[in-house]
Amino acid sequence: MLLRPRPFLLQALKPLHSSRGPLAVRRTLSAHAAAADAAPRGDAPPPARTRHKNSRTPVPPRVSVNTALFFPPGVERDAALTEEMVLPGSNIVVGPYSGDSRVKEAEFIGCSAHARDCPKDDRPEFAVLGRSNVGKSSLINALTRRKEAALTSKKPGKTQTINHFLINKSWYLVDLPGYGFAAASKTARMDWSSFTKGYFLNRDTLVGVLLLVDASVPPQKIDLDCANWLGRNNVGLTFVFTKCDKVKKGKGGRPEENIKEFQENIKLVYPEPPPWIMTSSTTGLGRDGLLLHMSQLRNYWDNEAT
Ligand SMILES: Nc1nc2c(ncn2[C@@H]2O[C@H](COP(=O)(O)OP(=O)(O)OP(=O)(O)O)[C@@H](O)[C@H]2O)c(=O)[nH]1
Ligand SMILES: [Mg+2]
Repeated sequence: MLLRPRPFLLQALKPLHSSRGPLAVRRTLSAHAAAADAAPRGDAPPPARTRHKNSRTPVPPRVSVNTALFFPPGVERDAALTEEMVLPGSNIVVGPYSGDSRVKEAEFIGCSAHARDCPKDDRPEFAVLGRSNVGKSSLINALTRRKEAALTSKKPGKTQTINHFLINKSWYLVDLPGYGFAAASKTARMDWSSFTKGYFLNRDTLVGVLLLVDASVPPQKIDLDCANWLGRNNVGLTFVFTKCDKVKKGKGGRPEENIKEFQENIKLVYPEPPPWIMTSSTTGLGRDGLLLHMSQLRNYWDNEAT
């Protein structure tokens, strides 16, 4: 099997140096920018807001955060940017590798108890990772627009194996068991650690990890630890904030506040900002943007392989 470069390696705890100063460009995503449609590339579908007059996909909530942008492959860090080049509700710049991001077919291929049992072809894949109940399976259903491609449950611990979904016969979305399920037995927790970590360290076709973080609660140490572990092991990640539709009363109840606080913590670990995007599987928020982002990472990966 070919060993391919991962499209964006974000190394934790290793400062990056540049003659031009800090690589991360800071800018404020104004309410206007956050709500702006991304400029689609190739034959990607236009954002939902303009696609259907009566689309039920909402415009991302207005965020006003100091955002350090994520520059995908093919975009220079000092490139002249317009707000339309940033995906709504995210820090992700859309670059020249983005392309057709539509999911036309989604097929469940099988479940594996060990990393060594996973499909052995050369197709690129994205792993969906996060705490139990964060919404991993729901996100897969939202991205594929299938109600029950992946089984979901109110009870944590529903997904117990590595589940491969083949998209458009060309790439995989992988549903993983959640971590941090307090009620799981010690043995089950140990198993999670060994088999899932084995998967991350040995899966050459892994383009990136979608690390899901529940935006309806304040930052959790276990998520920060997980991000740190992935960074130290050179596994590229995208933070996907889930449940952005949920607003609870009181302090720590607003997704925007929780996301901002989470990012403050991440800055301490990642000198260069990882990509992040706000989503809701309930409303469809962020779905098209996330698919477009995945298309640019995938196309770059494919391109590098040939
Ligand atoms: N309001 C809201 N609820 C959500 C969202 N995503 C998931 N949920 C709910 O959260 C619960 C857990 O969702 P799952 O998709 O099963 O979570 P999971 O991460 O796959 O859980 P495990 O497989 O147990 O690790 C379900 O009751 C979902 O309906 C969301 O975006 N908004
Ligand atoms: Mg699940």
